[in-house]
Amino acid sequence: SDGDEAADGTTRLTVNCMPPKSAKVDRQFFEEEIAAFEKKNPDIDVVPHDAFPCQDPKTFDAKLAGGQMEDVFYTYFTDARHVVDIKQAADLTPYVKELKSYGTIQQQLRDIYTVDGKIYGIPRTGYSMGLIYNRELFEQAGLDPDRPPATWDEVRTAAKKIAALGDGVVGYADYSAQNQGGWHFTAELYSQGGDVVSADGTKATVDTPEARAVLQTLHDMRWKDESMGSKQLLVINDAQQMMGSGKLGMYLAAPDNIPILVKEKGAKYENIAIAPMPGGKATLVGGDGYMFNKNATPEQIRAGLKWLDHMFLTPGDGFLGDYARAKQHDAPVGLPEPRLFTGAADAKDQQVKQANANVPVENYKAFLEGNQQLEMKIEPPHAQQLYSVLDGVVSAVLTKEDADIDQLLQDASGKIDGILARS
Ligand SMILES: OC[C@H]1O[C@H](O[C@H]2O[C@H](CO)[C@@H](O)[C@H](O)[C@H]2O)[C@H](O)[C@@H](O)[C@@H]1O
Repeated sequence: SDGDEAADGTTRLTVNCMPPKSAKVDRQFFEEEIAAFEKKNPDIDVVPHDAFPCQDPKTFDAKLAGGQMEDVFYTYFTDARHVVDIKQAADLTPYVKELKSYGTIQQQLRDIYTVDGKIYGIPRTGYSMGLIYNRELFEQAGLDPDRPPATWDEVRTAAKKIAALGDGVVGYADYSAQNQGGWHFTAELYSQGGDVVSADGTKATVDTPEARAVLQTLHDMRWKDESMGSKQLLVINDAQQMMGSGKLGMYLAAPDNIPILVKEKGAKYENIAIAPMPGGKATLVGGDGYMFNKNATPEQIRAGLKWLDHMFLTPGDGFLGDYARAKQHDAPVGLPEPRLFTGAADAKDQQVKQANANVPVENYKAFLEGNQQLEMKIEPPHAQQLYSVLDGVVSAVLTKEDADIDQLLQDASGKIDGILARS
């Protein structure tokens, strides 16, 4: 940790995941919260580092191993056990009892950061994936925006019609780099009842008809229908940019993309809707939280927990929960997001949220209703390593017309078996 106890007794705390300058509204909210927190806690000096996305799976382990990680750092749910396994996490168990709000967080989220009975992290948000689409483009393409595609065949048909609008409009976009291709491939496979590893977590299950079907659909959309555009190796920011500028019909995403599309990428939220995952079987669920550097001092851990309490764990307040401020800045409030809190804390959060809701909730109705029929399926073990392997498969299919899908899946299956065997 590069945070020190200064001679004047101030605890210096490095934290990451500050929104970058380009995310103007969120950056302003974050800076306001730092000022408010430091005013309340004059003995704590918060040193924020910005990043988007907040975690880069490609550099994460090296940053930890090299001692470069912040005192309080952002993690995906998929990282929790891994960070503990590689002995880079501080044990928060003795301190968490001082954090009253910890008990208000949903138990299943707390469990994600509890390893062998010890607490190593604080959950922040959860998500389930759906299909974000542009209602205006649907109308222009002669599609009914109130009846979004429910199957992958329907996605394919809709994408073709949207791409036929021309003028650089892409029907359906998908990621294929920075582990994001593997992540979406997993979601697409889940949506049709498949999986990437066996139920006991020992064997790959990607050399299967279900996985071949996912890739064949992507291949045909890309090369036969030409509905996925020619630019590939896309990452989150690319699809958001395309959707925000009105050049994309559909992409897979969680509802937390909607504020980004509106606040940063120029979309109008009446145009942006979200449907349940096509396929009808399951939707991938994930989320994030914070862990502490293994070298953090007790003072830094205490200060960091106070920081998280202020930023994320005060219902109806803080960086994400100050819905009144969000509304004043015309940022969307009332999105269909899974709940973080339980009991009275949840009631308070929901009450403040509803009082400030400003989004067209009918645009999210299909997602909310459809989700009730879907299995909520968590990400696989060793997710980031698997996603890295699967990135290679998806990127090959989207960049080479003659990609050999059978061979790609056979090779990926072998590599995944190796990862699972070594763990
Ligand atoms: O919109 C949902 C979330 O999407 C991103 O997180 C996910 O991205 C990873 C791909 O690198 C994936 O491996 C991970 O497990 C996911 O949770 C995004 O970074 C999050 O901010 C966002 O909530």
